[in-house]
Amino acid sequence: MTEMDREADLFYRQLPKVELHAHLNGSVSFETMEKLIARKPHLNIKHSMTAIRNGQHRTLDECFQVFKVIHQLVDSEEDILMVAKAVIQEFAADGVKYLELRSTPREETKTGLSKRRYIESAIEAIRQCKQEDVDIEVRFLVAIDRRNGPEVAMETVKLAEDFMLSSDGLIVGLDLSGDPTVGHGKDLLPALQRAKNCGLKLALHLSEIPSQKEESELLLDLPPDRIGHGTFLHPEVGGSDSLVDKVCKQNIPIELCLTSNVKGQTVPSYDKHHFQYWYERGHPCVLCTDDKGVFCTDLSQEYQLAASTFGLSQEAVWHLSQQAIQCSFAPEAVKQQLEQKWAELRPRVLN
Ligand SMILES: CC(C)=CCNc1ncnc2c1ncn2[C@@H]1O[C@H](COP(=O)(O)O)[C@@H](O)[C@H]1O
Ligand SMILES: [Zn+2]
Repeated sequence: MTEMDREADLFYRQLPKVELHAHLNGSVSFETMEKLIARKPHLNIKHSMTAIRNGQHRTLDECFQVFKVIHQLVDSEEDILMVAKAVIQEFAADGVKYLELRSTPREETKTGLSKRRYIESAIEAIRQCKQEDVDIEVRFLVAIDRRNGPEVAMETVKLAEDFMLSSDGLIVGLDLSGDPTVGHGKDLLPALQRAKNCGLKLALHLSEIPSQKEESELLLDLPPDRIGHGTFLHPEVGGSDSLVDKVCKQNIPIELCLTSNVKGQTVPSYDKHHFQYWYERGHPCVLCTDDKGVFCTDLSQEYQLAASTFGLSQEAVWHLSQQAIQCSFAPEAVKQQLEQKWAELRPRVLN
């Protein structure tokens, strides 16, 4: 590494950052994965089965197989607590000041613990990190796996509602994710509508693959509070002007995950990433990791990658990270504290 590279690297690490799109079980680091593998040697899982290294690519289907392997390793209260604490600490060490973590409570038959306990374990991890003065604000989104259909989705929404009222504001919203080739968003509308009506914010994976125009139209009418990926919304890639109009008129921020999309092959290369399309329009764009463990990345790297690919100045990068504060689901008071933090750090980080 040259002196200039080292300086650039330091800038991205010191840059205060906001992470809004991180799946808990996709964010497990190499070190934590080693511990989990050692705890469950009988599963005979190799680390190569849980991560996609640089230069490697996988089909979307193969990527979703990876989560099945990780879920075998993370299936007890103890595992969830350990994994969530480690993930929060790692984001903090990477300079993330505000994190929205999302995770799917699984069926009790698959984990041996109820969905309620699953969420409680994640909340406990957030509480413990706070107690230990880890320098990061964390909130949680309860995730719906679209594969499990409308009844499970509704059950998850009801659970999230309960927690929203009882978790001291730690649960702020709902995520819709899972294999985009399975199921149809229209079946989940009642659950999502109910979530919205009771004050849960919605972060929905949208148009992650081509040919989901009809579904995206329906979901955009809710409307969601943020969009995950939105890879195929614009007409150049088979989306439509109508979809773009809906996103722009309602000013819905988009969570963009460069490495995830390139490694998952929904985007052919970094320079073809749809970041450029939305960023040029001045639309609110938030850089995120998606699954930092699976895709072997971190948020500093994602910022550096966007800057080098699209020629962003340090000033522009700063603005991008600051803009993410307003896209978060944090209450106003927390947003103000974060703005304050950015203002304090600015003279030290930007030169
Ligand atoms: C396959 C690929 C390119 C992944 C990136 N794009 C994704 N698209 C949709 N859902 C996802 C993605 N990454 C993670 N998830 C969801 O997050 C889960 C893992 O985290 P958790 O168990 O909810 O804590 C996965 O089972 C899946 O439901
Ligand atoms: Zn995602």
